[in-house]
Amino acid sequence: MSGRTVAAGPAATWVTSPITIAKGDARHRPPFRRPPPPRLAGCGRPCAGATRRDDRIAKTGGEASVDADEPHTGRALAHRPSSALTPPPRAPARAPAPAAPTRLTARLQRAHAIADLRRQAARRLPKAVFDFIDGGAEDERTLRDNVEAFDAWMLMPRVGVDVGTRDLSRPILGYPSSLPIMMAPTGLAGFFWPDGEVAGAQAAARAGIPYCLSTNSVGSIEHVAEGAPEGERWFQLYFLRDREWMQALLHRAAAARYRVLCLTVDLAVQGRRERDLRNAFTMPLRPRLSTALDLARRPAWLAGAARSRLGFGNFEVAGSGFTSVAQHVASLFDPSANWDDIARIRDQWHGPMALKGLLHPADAEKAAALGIEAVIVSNHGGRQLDDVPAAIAALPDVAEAVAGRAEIILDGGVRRGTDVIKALALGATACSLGRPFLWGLSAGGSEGVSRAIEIFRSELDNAMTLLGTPTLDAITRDHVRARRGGGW
Ligand SMILES: Cc1cc2nc3c(=O)[nH]c(=O)nc-3n(C[C@H](O)[C@H](O)[C@H](O)COP(=O)(O)O)c2cc1C
Repeated sequence: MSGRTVAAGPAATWVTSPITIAKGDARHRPPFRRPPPPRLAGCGRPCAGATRRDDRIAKTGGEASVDADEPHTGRALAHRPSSALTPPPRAPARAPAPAAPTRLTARLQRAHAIADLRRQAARRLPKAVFDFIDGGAEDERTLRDNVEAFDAWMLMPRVGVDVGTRDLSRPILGYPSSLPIMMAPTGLAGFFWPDGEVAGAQAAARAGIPYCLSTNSVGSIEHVAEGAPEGERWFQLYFLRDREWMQALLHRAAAARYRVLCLTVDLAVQGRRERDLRNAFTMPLRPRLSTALDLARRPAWLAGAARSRLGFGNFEVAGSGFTSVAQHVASLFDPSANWDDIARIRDQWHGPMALKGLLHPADAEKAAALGIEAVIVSNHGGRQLDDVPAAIAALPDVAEAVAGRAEIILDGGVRRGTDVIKALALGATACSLGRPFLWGLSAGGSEGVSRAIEIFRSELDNAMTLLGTPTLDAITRDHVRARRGGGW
């Protein structure tokens, strides 16, 4: 990355040069080619021990085990000594036995629901880091509602439908995706697992789903593009006070072949995240006597963090040291951005664009009127303004207002394949997931993210089969009923 220093200051004037993407310009969108159907073998794995969505984790008392957490050792579990004196009888030639799974793989395989990955993440991460991922703003009402509001909807299956083969794929903004889910932009992923952004992007590419890189990533735009050159990469942008720097980010993203721009508009300032305030959360963690014991019990995470170059990879902030995310946001982000600024970005980015952080149907309508191709119905995972509606609760009105003029992506609280189905039935094209993939990443790096994707694939396939909907297009409003006050 270029080594500029970003300083807080008055907004610079806009430069209006258009930003052309190296490949995949929206106005030259590639014709959609349906990818091969997703692998269906092994679907319907029973979710033994799957926990309920309101499952809570005791955030202390987790055990750390260094070797179990080391991602790259490839160490086999079993070692069979062979005797030099008694050679084994000659066996007919056969295919080599599959390698024994590493401890990490074995542990990830024991996760049958996203809640299991959350528990594993809690055991590996220091409390302050786990809380940064897990927490929300103030009383965390919206955080809880995001998840629990899915309970307000029930699924209504149909029978007699041929569900012998299923197709879980769907294009998102014109690009193929093997599943109707994508990885939401999440800052600091490289703090949770070494090179976490690349690990996440590689897992998304392997699975054939979109990956969105955050402005606040540890790995830079270019580093992640080099580390995960395959797959659909999106870039998420915040409004910065330094408009030149913001535009430089756009140019860098286009040059590095990020195909979709996701502009997040619900972070004029950072929400009051009280867990982070109480934990005095900074990146890197500031050593404190009160957290020494907790850190000592997380040696695997500590070793990974020690070998990482921690910082905000897309910025070079002079003297960053121990940075709180709130400080970073307060000094660099621009709370004065408005619809004119959004319209300028729309004009400049010559690729598909998504606006992230809308809840009000009138805002979604405005976005569609500006020619923005997707609205992401989101409250930032309950991390910004508390007491706003759950994403799934806001979805039906947004869908009605947009009326097919833009794609709708539901973001927040999705923990199950059935949640994805409910969102699709209520008008979403796809869902964007934050914490589920971060828990997978924190539990097992790229492999952990793959495990999370696999859980969603399996749950979605199982639910579609039982619901009588062999394709995503077959899922309609008629497949859900309101649990309370509805016509059940
Ligand atoms: C740790 C963390 C970091 C996040 N960082 C960003 C970010 O940099 N940019 C952004 O637009 N959203 C960010 N988000 C919000 C997510 O993109 C997404 O809206 C949210 O996680 C969805 O809710 P879910 O976690 O319940 O799936 C972050 C969320 C989390 C949990």
